[in-house]
Amino acid sequence: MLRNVFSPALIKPLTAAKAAPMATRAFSTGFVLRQADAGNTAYSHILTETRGKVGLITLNRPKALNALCNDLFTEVNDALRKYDNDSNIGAVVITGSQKAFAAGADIKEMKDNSFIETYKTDFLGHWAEMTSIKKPILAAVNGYALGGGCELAMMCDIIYAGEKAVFGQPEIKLGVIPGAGGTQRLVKAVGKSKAMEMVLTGSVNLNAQEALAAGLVSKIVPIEELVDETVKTAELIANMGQPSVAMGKELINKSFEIPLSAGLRWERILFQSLFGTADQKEGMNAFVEKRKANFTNQ
Ligand SMILES: CCC/C=C/C(=O)SCCNC(=O)CCNC(=O)[C@H](O)C(C)(C)COP(=O)([O-])OP(=O)([O-])OC[C@H]1O[C@@H](n2cnc3c(N)ncnc32)[C@H](O)[C@@H]1OP(=O)([O-])[O-]
Repeated sequence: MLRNVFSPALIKPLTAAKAAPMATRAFSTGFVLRQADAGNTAYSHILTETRGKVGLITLNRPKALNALCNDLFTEVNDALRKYDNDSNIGAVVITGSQKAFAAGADIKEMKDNSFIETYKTDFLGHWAEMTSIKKPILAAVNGYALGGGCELAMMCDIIYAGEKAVFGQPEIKLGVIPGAGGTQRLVKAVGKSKAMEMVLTGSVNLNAQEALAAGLVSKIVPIEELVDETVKTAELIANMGQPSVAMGKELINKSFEIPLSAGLRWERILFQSLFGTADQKEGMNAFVEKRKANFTNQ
């Protein structure tokens, strides 16, 4: 059943919610989910809901194609932190609309910024907070994932693409360059030549098929099924032993930053450490006893 992750009371039957003053979103279940109230903080630019053990964050600035204004990203980080601290949640999915995952950082908001201002305040530095989230984050990308939108997707751990997804880094056309990983994570995902082409022309985008072929995304899904399919994978992950999941995520991300020998050593130590968990006993005994493992995250 749909419920608000932070406040089950926020779910109201469709008819009752029609009159609600807050922005609402209708689901086919006949329930309406009011914008999330995380710890009494109402979000303005995102919606959150819980599906089983999965937290779902929907970027919700349709008039601006989910342009990532400062407040929107602050809300995303806030919701992610709350999901990370919620023991009932094992993974998070971030999605946008069918037209746009996100059309980039908010150009209108930043166009008059000065260098001194952006440097002093480490403009957009807070975006990177999401990379410290321990639980896996999956991106379900329909439509445009441009500039900061593509970078947001790449800060997630797994990307599924809808059939009409478009990935691009058009910042150069605005007189700037990517500022949240577009020159770094993109290279690792698609290789140097393609990344150069995308970043330096700003005009070469990847469609879903190209993104799949390049390794930027791991699956293409029909548009209507994208969120459900991504949540399904997130649920699969959320039902694994969470210490193993967190360590697996940490190690794969570390592989981008440390030499192979250090990564292999770190991996072996964490692998060995898992023999101190109940989940390891349960997982291996379940295999031997030919039954499904029931992990307790201990
Ligand atoms: C992390 C640091 C580095 C990152 C830097 C960046 O990401 S730089 C950014 C890199 N990204 C880009 O350069 C992509 C910029 N966007 C586009 O090129 C086009 O919007 C499109 C091709 C995505 C869709 O074309 P379409 O004809 O289907 O739709 P439409 O164009 O009519 O848009 C509808 C409304 O949304 C508005 N809006 C859209 N995007 C933004 C935005 N980023 N910002 C603000 N607003 C934005 C648009 O102004 C319009 O509002 P209006 O006028 O109704 O008040």
